[in-house]
Amino acid sequence: MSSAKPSSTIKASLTALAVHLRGVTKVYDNGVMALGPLDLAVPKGEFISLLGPSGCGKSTALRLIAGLSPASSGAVRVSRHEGDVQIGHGIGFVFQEPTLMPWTSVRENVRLPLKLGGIAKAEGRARADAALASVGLADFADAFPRELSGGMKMRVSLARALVTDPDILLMDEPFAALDEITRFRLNNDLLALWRSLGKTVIFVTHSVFESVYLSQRVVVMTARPGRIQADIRIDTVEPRGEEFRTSTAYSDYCRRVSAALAPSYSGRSTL
Ligand SMILES: Nc1ncnc2c1ncn2[C@@H]1O[C@H](COP(=O)(O)OP(=O)(O)OP(=O)(O)O)[C@@H](O)[C@H]1O
Repeated sequence: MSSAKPSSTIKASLTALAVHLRGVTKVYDNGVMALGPLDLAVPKGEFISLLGPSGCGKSTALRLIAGLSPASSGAVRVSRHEGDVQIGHGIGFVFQEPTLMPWTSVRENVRLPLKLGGIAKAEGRARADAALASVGLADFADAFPRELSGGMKMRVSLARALVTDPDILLMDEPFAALDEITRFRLNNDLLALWRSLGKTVIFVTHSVFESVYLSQRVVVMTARPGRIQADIRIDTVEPRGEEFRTSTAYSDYCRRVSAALAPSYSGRSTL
């Protein structure tokens, strides 16, 4: 994995970054200072989680990286791929809600970004089917969203984000509304996809357990305005599975991440 490669020069390390935030702040029009200054470097191919109290600016950070909202100051640098069409600008976004169109099929939901990008129907359908197969839903292309469970809807949402073959996948609490067993399954499937596709993943979650299970690095943020409180590398044997989830190393990491998170909650009267 790219994070394991030593980089001997500053130039080399810069070119290996998928996302680089330097001194980034965000002040919304209503005067709320949501973020920063935030400094974050994410090497290509890394899986990181952002963890922090509600309202600390995690979603804001994802929106700035996706280019959906401008930073108030500082620099947001995102490495974009050059091949393929520039649909989605090399970034896939998965939200907490699957936000599927209820009136059309699963295949058409997944094809949407390609349709909007002007990709011909036949090619779009083939790519949508391939994306659905990658998330284990090859047999549900003709189904309608109402026929799917919550976990399956989230898989469709993931397929829609992957269909443009983005280099970077931004995921904003995607599994928060799912039951624990479904969440565990999706965690494992996401890790398998990440290993096979080699994408950079930035994953927002409120769950210490989920962040440690999934990530190579857990970035703990302070209360608003969000800054980096701790940056904890999760070193373990890959690929991860139930053995890791039940190991002492896993619980030790969870304790460490919880301890790093605790100061972000101190003094908060809204909890
Ligand atoms: N469009 C907006 N206009 C004004 N304020 C906003 C806007 N979007 C977010 N905020 C405020 O910015 C702060 C950070 O919000 P953000 O959604 O990024 O936090 P978060 O860490 O993702 O929260 P949560 O964990 O609850 O989803 C919050 O105080 C929120 O109310």
